Amino acid sequence: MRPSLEVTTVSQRFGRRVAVDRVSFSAGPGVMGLLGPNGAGKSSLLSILATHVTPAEGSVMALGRTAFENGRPGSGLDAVRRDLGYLPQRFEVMGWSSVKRNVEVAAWSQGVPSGEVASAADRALDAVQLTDRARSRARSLSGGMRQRLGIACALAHDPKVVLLDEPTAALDPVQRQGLRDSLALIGQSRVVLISTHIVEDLAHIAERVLVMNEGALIFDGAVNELALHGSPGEVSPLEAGYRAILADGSIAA
Ligand SMILES: Nc1ncnc2c1ncn2[C@@H]1O[C@H](COP(=O)(O)OP(=O)(O)OP(=O)(O)O)[C@@H](O)[C@H]1O
Repeated sequence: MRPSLEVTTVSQRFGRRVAVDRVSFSAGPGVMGLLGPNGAGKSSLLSILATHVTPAEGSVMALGRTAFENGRPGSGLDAVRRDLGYLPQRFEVMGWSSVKRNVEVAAWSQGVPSGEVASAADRALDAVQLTDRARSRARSLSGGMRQRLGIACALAHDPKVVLLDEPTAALDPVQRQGLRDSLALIGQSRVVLISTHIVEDLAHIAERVLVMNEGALIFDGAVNELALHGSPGEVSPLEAGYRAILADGSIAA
């Protein structure tokens, strides 16, 4: 089945605070960016899509199966979970274990049969271009390599929907470029949703971008389209477009 994700009027609240406000979009294979300032609701939305949290209202379907329906767990929740890869904003690695062992454990914990975990780990490490560090201890990796290890762990069971929460935060430009290349490859056959507040990261890897502000989706369109919203100035067209959309707060493509 063609990888797909369908989100319909999903909301989440913390007490009286609306963290996610009736967000709807659908996606097929490819890399999609989720942009927004601090507190916009990106992580809250991703944790719902990752099925860690049940939304207060709304429905989520992935690969034709229902994860949530009208704010309740759906009949396909377990099946959706098996086909999801999620890298949260903060994650732990087993520092004294090898890079490959970390990915094998992730594969095993996601239900990959023990006889297949080694080859699953090899595949995932290859996808993030970390094969040459497979035998290194995880604690010896640089920040960018550690992020790639986290992504390899999320990919270990070959999920068709991949959710990455700020995978490029705190990386230097060279590490960021390496990670962008890996993500572009991964997105060829999967739905990949990447949250970030670094606008330029999306310019090279994402075809489409969603912008959230104060819980609501205020833009859903092509990266090039976002760039058209800004006026020429000191920042890049994409950054200018993003700022204009945030300032207006109501434009939807
Ligand atoms: N566990 C929680 N309890 C109460 N409020 C929360 C909780 N988690 C998030 N919030 C609130 O929900 C809103 C959205 O937060 P969220 O972390 O989803 O935003 P974000 O866009 O991911 O931000 P950042 O870029 O800083 O990670 C914020 O107002 C935040 O304070």
